[in-house]
Amino acid sequence: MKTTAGFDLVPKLSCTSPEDQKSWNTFISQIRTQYPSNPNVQFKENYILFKHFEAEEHHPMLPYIGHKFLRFSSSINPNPGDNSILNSDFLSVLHTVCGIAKNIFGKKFRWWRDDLKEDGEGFYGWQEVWESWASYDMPNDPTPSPPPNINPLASPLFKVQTIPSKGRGLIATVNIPTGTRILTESPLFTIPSPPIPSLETSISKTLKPLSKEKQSAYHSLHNNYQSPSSTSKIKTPPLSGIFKTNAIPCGYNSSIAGIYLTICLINHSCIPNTYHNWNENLEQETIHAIRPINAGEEITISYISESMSNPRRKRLQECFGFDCQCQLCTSDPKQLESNDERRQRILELNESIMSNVTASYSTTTIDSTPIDCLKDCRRLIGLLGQEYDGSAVNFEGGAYYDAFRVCIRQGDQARAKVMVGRAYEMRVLCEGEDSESSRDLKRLVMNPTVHKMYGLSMKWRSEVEDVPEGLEGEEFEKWLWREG
Ligand SMILES: C[S@@+](CC[C@H](N)C(=O)[O-])C[C@H]1O[C@@H](n2cnc3c(N)ncnc32)[C@H](O)[C@@H]1O
Repeated sequence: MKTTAGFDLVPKLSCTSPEDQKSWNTFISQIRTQYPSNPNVQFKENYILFKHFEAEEHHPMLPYIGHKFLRFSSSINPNPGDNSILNSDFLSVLHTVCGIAKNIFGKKFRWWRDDLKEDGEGFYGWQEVWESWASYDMPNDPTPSPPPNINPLASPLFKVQTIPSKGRGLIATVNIPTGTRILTESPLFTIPSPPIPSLETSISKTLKPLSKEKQSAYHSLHNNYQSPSSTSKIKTPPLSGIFKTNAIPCGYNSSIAGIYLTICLINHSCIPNTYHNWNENLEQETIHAIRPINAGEEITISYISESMSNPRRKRLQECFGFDCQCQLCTSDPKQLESNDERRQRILELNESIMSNVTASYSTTTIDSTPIDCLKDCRRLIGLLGQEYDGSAVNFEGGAYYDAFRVCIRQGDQARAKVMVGRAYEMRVLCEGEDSESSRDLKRLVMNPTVHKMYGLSMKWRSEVEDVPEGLEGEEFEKWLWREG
């Protein structure tokens, strides 16, 4: 005999409560981990569908957006007969989903089964439950989590949307080619990173003269530090929590950090598809696509420079308070291991190149290794392309710049010009032509000899006109890298 059973969340989750969002994201992420490859648990665009034989009018679903959820339920056969294989499989799924939900939502979790009085009845009426189910599949949920005060810069390139396990994020609304400047944004405010005890006071003083709208826009940003962390029992005060979650340094290693109303909605990825940069000339933060981004794809940046998975996770947890759910970090352990191996080789090559290039600034260094150093640069560029899904232009540009320094130190202007030309093109893709480092590189493209390493040795002497004509593809590369 069939019956209906399931659970309700009472009260329903709020669309403006970051805590509710966070619990729901944790719930969805645990369901994902639990069912990486069960054909009956299907991850659709807007919800997870649990297919099973006993379901009559609908298969149970879990939406990715928590505040849409009222009930998870289905008809079941508590005494399975002939169809026992499929049915008992679903009973085990139901048991697992309920166990995870109970654990995360505590008192909000209300189990019921309509043939058992002691388990009570569902809390919500069926009419509203059906309406909530119908809302799961509504495209472009118009009321995800952005509180009303936030007004992300209107852009035809992206929209703000709730992303499973990450809160809000930016989604491309059109195909975006590499090098597109997706955003430039002035900070809401900047402050020098003060010592932690005075952070709350500094932010409070900075916010005071701002308009009410700007102050509430600040408060509407995500705060990942609402409860004490596992490592420290002390609760982070609210203004500091928002700052720690969102602040971006104004430039590499800068002690000044800025808050942005739109850029701070961009989530982190360990294989990001955009590059963020503080443009000193514009006094704005810019976001550029570093590989083609398809419409519907999430726009991501990297919050950190750590490359290996363990230090990466540790840093993201310690400094930003979250467990990374990006494509790389949620890939299977074997995949992650092979990425780590490649990243380890990248780090080693990079270190070796850096120590050679840095040492060769000195006139007294006997430079016996420039050819090896060039080889390492080429190898590094190859590995970077593989590791970062073709999106390593920022790092590749660095490798071309190192190769430029090797060549110019030896007086080889022809190769130096090609190398720095490529470094420049890549910098422009990441930062645009108007950034300070793009301009510095352009000066070197115009005249490589202005670099201070020029002429420390003249072993490979050549003029810029000596770039051979008529060589193409691999032939040209062989000449460029002095191979063969
Ligand atoms: C600067 S905010 C980004 C916008 C945020 N998602 C929101 O809803 O406003 C940073 C927070 O987003 C979430 N987040 C960003 N990247 C993430 C990732 N790769 N995995 C999981 N959560 C992420 C974390 O809660 C993090 O503290």
